[in-house]
Amino acid sequence: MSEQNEYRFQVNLSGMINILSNHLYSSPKVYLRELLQNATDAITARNKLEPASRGQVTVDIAGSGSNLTMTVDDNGIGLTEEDIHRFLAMIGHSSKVGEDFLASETSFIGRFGIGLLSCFMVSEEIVVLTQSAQGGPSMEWRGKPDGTYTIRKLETRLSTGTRIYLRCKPGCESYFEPETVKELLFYYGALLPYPVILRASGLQETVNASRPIWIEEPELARGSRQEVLAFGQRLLGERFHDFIPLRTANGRTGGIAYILPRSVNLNARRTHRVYLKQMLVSDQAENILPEWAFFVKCLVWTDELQPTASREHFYEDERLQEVRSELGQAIREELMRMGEYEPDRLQHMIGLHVLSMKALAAEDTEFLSVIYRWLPFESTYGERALGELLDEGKKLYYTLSVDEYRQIAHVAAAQSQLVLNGGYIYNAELLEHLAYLKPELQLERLVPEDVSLAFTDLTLEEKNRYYEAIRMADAALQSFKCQIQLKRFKPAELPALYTLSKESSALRSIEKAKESSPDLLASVLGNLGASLNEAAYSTLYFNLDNPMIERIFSAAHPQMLPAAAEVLYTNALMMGHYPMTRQELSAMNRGIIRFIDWGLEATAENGGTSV
Ligand SMILES: Nc1ncnc2c1ncn2[C@@H]1O[C@H](COP(=O)(O)OP(=O)(O)OP(=O)(O)O)[C@@H](O)[C@H]1O
Repeated sequence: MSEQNEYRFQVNLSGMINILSNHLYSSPKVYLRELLQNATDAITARNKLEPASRGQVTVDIAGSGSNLTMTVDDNGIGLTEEDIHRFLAMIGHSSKVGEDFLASETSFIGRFGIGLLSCFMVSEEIVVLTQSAQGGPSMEWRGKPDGTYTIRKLETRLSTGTRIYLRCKPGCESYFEPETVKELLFYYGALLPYPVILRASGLQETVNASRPIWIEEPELARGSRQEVLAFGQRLLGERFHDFIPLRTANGRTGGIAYILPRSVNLNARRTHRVYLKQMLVSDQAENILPEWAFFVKCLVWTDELQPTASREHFYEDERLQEVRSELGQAIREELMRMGEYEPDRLQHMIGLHVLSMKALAAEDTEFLSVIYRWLPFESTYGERALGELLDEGKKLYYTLSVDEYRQIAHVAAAQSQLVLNGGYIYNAELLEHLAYLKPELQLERLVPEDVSLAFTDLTLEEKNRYYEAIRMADAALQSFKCQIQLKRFKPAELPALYTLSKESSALRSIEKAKESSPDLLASVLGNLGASLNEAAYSTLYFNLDNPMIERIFSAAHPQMLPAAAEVLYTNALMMGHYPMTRQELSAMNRGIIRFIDWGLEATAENGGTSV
């Protein structure tokens, strides 16, 4: 048997840095986030050892050109010589997970053991000077992107903590620019519970001086309205007018949901800014709130979720699901509370984000039953809040589709029927839920045929008088699978009303599809159409109260009446927004040409004078 040798994997560090910078981190600026995170973790760890210790981080920018440097000092736990060998010099090894460190794994932000490498995106060398809280000599570690490093004991003893020293790489000067650094430190560390100090150009400033108290208890935000709104504007760059405090039952996740001051597209990405252990980890977190909450932009702080290595997202685990649903619940409860105690505030919010509110109400019947009165609907009484429409004290009908609504809205309106357009997104669903939840509201689905029930029949004498004309018009529309009825109805200005039963609607779709289908499919569609029975006939109601109809039917002219029936039929289709088949289009054109011809003939007979 041949000898088997065992080797160790070698890591090509510069290749790895390349992967991190091009594929993991969104921008080199995240090096500051990683440094701040490490400092935060080190301060947390020292606090566990020495509860009285008070953390502080100082960032110092000095020099210029090829001597532009940055030092990041913390008074955290520091590193012993052994720690340096185990954690700094070993990529992918972190002191923050497992039993090796002083605290449970959830106390720290870091866990992958790669964050420090991000500094190589802006510096050719990382120098770490450190003194462990556990004693031992002060140490220096120098690492290079080619994977080499040196370690040495320092002769002088430093104070407890760690200093990271970076020399700006040519081309990266903008990441060392004091204003940029200040902005980034605030961006990542605005909520940190210890001072983050920036020293540059002879000036010193505490970047996170205005850390608000309601971070600890979001409910307190209600009493500091202006401060909360100003904080949101500074952090999220938008002027808000309203917000909802968020908190999970265990208190480990909290936040502020700012109500967006403008309507948003349903498909827009909904990203929120999330702080983990008070450090910003993501301003692109999409999965922290339920889908329907697209009318808010949130600041969320948590210490219970697991970030991915890029820090820009959270693992979709059970806890995240619970947090998401609890934050959603907090928003829902606040809206319901507004419904009872601050209806004007709710109405304003619904006015801005009606689709979102309807989406939420369609998903949650309890929410629906609290806010339904403020939801607006298009109706035959105009665009009104449902509550106002209910106060009319009439039976409320609703249609399932926009087409149905268009067909009957004007007829129903003329008959003083109150009809709601259920065709737009969520409307019919909401009205159906409501009809079930609150039978006392008298909500009923209306089908176009029902409107015709209110039409007045002809008298016996009229039926006899118009018998021949009705037969002619009916015969003219046979080939369109449309039957005619002569009635009297309001409004008198409407000459004809076209109604479709479910079957006739299916038949129309089949006929239209056949026109643009290959032969085989067309014949299958043909068979399908043939299987639909008599009920597949649509109905065209002619209104004898309309003077034009009265004239056409009284004249009962054997050529003019069928042509008029065809033109009125196609006109009714257009009013109902039905796509026309080729046969119907040519019938319309044929009809118009005939009327023009007749008009011209009449003009010629009158010696060319009539118009
Ligand atoms: N300021 C610091 N004070 C004390 N120890 C530090 C400091 N910065 C880095 N370290 C040590 O170096 C190790 C590696 O740091 P690095 O940022 O690469 O990874 P991490 O923070 O453990 O994990 P992640 O990749 O998730 O950030 C840490 O686990 C920690 O032990």
